Amino acid sequence: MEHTQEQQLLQAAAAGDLVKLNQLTDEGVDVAYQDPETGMSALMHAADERKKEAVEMLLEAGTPWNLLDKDGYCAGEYAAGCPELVELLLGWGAQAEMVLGAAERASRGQSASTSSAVNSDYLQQRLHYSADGTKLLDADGEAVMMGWEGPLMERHAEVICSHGPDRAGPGRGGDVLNVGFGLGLIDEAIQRHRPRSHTIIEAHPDVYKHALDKGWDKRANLLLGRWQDVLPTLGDRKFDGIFFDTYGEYYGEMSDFHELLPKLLKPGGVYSFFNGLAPDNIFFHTVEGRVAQLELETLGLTTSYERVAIKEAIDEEVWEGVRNKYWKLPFYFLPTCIFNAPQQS
Ligand SMILES: C[S@@+](CC[C@H](N)C(=O)[O-])C[C@H]1O[C@@H](n2cnc3c(N)ncnc32)[C@H](O)[C@@H]1O
Repeated sequence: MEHTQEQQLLQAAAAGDLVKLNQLTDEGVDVAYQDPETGMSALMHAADERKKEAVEMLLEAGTPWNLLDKDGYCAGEYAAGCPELVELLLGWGAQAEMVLGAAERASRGQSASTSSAVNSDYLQQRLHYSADGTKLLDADGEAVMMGWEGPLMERHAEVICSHGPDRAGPGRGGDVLNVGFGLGLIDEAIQRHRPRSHTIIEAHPDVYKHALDKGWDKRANLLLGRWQDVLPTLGDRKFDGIFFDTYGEYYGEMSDFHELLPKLLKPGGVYSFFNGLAPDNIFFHTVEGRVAQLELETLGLTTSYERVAIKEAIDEEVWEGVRNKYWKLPFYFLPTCIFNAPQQS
């Protein structure tokens, strides 16, 4: 039986046959073709068989790095076990995502301060705190924040409170900013580090009221509003530590926030964010983490990720009453981003 051009492409990719791949691409074969039964693309075949040059060629020829097979695996996962190939695909994916992100930002053509709220639907909904205080749910039963994240928030607080130029002495936690109150887990943890000042920005009126009911206006500088609107009112205030964890916003909003960091952080200050980037696929998650790392690097921040095991979220009971299980991975990559601006003399 004669093989179609597309089937020949898959075979040539698996064999690492560059001559045949060149010939087929010159003839205009569809490089994004996926086997109808398995969903495997030529790039997946080449990655699976560790054919590095074929992987490079196929990427250059325009094969999408992020196709999924029938079982939900991408080429990066087929490359698992071969660090060189994984790194190649990671780097390619991150660059592609950065180009896409830049194009999206350009097409929006708006600055953070003038953009209308992408999460305005969320901000107008009634929210609900579970009786045991372990869940904050939106009107559709989607979890805005859950108690299983407590240990992660403890570690994030430790990171943003234990670095920075002003951490010695009674206010050893320095000047700290948290964006997004939720269950107040990170704010409780920040308080244990005795910050010199503690600012909280919260946009949702129900969450703000909850925080007021818990007396947070006496423990911290609690500000109602979206960070996009509140930050410009803070003038030249600078912080030793900043944490960012909002809800209903996209990476574009986080990217807008990142652009403000050189103005908001003291030299040597630390930033961290809830790393829920593309959490449904480990390879996409890693690519998005790399994108954030590269983006922060251009702003003068050095990012490292700490792998933290997650036991709590694996327990199905934790998700009772929650519409969508938003975390399935058994680990979490916790970011520490240090601002390298030169120290002022
Ligand atoms: C995931 S929760 C934060 C959880 C928090 N880290 C904790 O430890 O409990 C996200 C919070 O961000 C708030 N939020 C959403 N958009 C915001 C915005 N643009 N500015 C400030 N807060 C926002 C939400 O109302 C919600 O309370």
